[in-house]
Amino acid sequence: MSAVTVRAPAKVNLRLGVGPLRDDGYHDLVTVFHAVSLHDEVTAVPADALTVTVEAVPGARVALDDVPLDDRNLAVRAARLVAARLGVEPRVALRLRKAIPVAGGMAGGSADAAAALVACARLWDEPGVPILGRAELLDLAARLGSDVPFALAGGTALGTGRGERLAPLPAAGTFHWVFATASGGLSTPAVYGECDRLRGDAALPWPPATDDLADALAAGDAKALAAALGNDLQDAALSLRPSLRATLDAGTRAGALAGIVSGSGPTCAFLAETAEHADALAVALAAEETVRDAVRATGPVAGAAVS
Ligand SMILES: C[C@](O)(CO)[C@H](O)COP(=O)(O)OP(=O)(O)OC[C@H]1O[C@@H](n2ccc(N)nc2=O)[C@H](O)[C@@H]1O
Ligand SMILES: Nc1ncnc2c1ncn2[C@@H]1O[C@H](COP(=O)(O)OP(=O)(O)OP(=O)(O)O)[C@@H](O)[C@H]1O
Repeated sequence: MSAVTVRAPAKVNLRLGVGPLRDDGYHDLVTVFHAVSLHDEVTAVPADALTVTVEAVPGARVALDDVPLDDRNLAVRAARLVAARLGVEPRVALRLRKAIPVAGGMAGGSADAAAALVACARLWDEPGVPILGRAELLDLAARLGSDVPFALAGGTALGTGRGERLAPLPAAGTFHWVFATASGGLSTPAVYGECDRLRGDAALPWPPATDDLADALAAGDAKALAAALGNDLQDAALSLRPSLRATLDAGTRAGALAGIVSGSGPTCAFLAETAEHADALAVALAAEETVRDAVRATGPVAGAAVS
């Protein structure tokens, strides 16, 4: 095998219910993941040693300086994990091409990890080397991060546990989104910590219901989906980055069906009624001072796959 290129999608949490803090430092989640057509790409090339390079997809404005090029890089960790599991040396050059905002709440690092898992498993698929099945890849993915299994699975899915336990949710048609990115990321643990701080000792109604969301998805009804969106981390993201309020308000003024903070932020996700509506929304949002870039995308899309 000479080189393998895999694309993996960004995600938005259509509902992110955050439960109690667990003893292991994670929170129990009830979330609905939705994969959207904004992709990172990982190419795995045979090499003498494990190396990684990163560049932006042409036209994408991503903060490459914030991407680690050592063992903290999730794609590097994924390659090492696959090599260890297969009993081979991790001799691979990983080339990352990023379009997903860095530390933006859209699981860009997780997408790279999922893409690297698939690419390396394919690269090292040789006689005498064990074959990694879907279930095993999902298991390795969960070891790399809570969002990684979904980047592998794609589509729309209910996530429970710390987000790693997935059940696919049927969704009809295509939904149109605009993602308003921000300058500077937000740290995921810091946003969860702020959520805990804001909640204090308040009792949580747990677990939340997701039937309204599932019905809207099954019907392909964008207006019903807009009414069902929700993110328990939104107040925490707004508390750490108050300027996101201006971004959310701008989306509402520009006629979005709804706007929410994506995951742990600071990217904000806006739902549009049609492709034309999304185009107009993107133009309006791009003119806002608090918006770095307004990116169009549709969902759901497939998970990590060889391209
Ligand atoms: C905010 C989300 O993107 C929503 O899908 C995810 O929950 C974050 O997933 P992720 O970036 O893959 O996060 P991980 O690498 O697994 O965890 C990073 C840190 O986020 C916090 N974390 C993450 C997931 C979770 N269910 N509870 C948490 O409290 C923990 O402080 C953890 O140490
Ligand atoms: N391949 C990678 N791409 C981007 N960041 C990476 C990568 N590997 C490790 N990181 C580190 O992970 C941090 C979070 O990056 P990422 O882009 O995954 O954030 P995120 O989209 O907010 O994640 P999530 O939505 O899963 O919480 C970055 O600040 C960076 O230090």
